[in-house]
Amino acid sequence: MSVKISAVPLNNGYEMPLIGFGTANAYNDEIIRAVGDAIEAGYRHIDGASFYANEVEVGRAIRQKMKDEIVDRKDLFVVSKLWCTFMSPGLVEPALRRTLTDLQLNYLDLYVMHWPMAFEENADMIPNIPQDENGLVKCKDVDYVETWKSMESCVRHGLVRSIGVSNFNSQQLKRLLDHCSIKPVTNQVEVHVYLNQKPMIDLCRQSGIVVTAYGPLGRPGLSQDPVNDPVLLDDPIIKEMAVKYGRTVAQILLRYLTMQGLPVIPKSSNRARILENLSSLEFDLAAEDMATIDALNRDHRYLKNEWASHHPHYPFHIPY
Ligand SMILES: NC(=O)C1=CN([C@@H]2O[C@H](COP(=O)(O)OP(=O)(O)OC[C@H]3O[C@@H](n4cnc5c(N)ncnc54)[C@H](OP(=O)(O)O)[C@@H]3O)[C@@H](O)[C@H]2O)C=CC1
Ligand SMILES: O=C1CO[C@H](CO)[C@@H](O)[C@@H]1O
Repeated sequence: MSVKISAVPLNNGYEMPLIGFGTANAYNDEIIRAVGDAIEAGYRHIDGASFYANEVEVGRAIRQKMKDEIVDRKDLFVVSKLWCTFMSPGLVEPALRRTLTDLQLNYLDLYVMHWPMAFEENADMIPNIPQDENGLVKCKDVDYVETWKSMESCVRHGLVRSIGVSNFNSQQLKRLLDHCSIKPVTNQVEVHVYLNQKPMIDLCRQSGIVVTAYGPLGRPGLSQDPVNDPVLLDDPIIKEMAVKYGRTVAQILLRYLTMQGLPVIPKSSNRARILENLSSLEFDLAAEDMATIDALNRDHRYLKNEWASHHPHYPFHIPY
């Protein structure tokens, strides 16, 4: 199968494919096979991170598909993220170089600051969550603006084409915009039908920043709070709409986002679902159905990482 994936323009002249492939929470042979299947299906945007502890395998899958002449490097949009333990300015470029070595690539299309929060470092450069005896993360006093300046140097050194941020709230984003030389191309945040992020999307549009949607399916099976988290895939209105369009619930959820021009990065290790998610681009939702889905917003955040809520730069104390 081959679906034509459109791309959204970035503020630096590059483009980001509208559907990307998430790579969190899958390891070893599973992620090698999944990334390979995704590239064969037609995905050209791969969303990774050193924190996902699988960049060697992601790189192996990409390399194999290039060797098999399924894809050229120039047609791929490869993303990685700077983990919170590498935010001291002197650690940024070494962390990026480690990612490039792991991926066996000589440049990234996009490097993203994973969170605005710095964590205590470790001598082995391991992207972990250092915790105290109460399970709270050990913070490090680093200003994300200083981290950003080192990320800008990585662009100048030709290691990465674009840089962006993730999990920044509106105040953090505005402060960064006031101090940066190179603007972030994206803010990658949780976006889905139950957290539609309209105010963040408006702010980013005004600033020439693309919002990339993580957790677009509501992170089924990955809940941090199974008692209180609603299951987005079970939403009755979306189920009805899936019947109306002859599509799956996941396809309606993804198309709702891509119809707004938001790149989405669903993760799946299952070949049929990898194809299902990509082919969500094959139909359009009517304006009245987009409005119906807009009304389902309940500002419900699935990924809260409450073990970091004492951090001075924890982003989720304000609505957006
Ligand atoms: N910047 C950040 O802080 C964050 C970034 N991310 C990025 O975003 C990506 C996606 O977010 P993620 O948290 O994984 O959540 P998603 O909303 O993409 O959900 C992933 C889960 O949905 C299941 N799934 C995938 N497709 C379907 C389908 N068609 N029908 C039913 N279930 C499906 C998958 O299971 P299966 O594999 O069995 O199909 C998987 O368990 C991550 O992989 C990562 O790359 C995610 C969280 C935070
Ligand atoms: O990208 C991510 C994947 O999930 C983690 C938690 O489960 C997050 O902390 C992280 O930001």
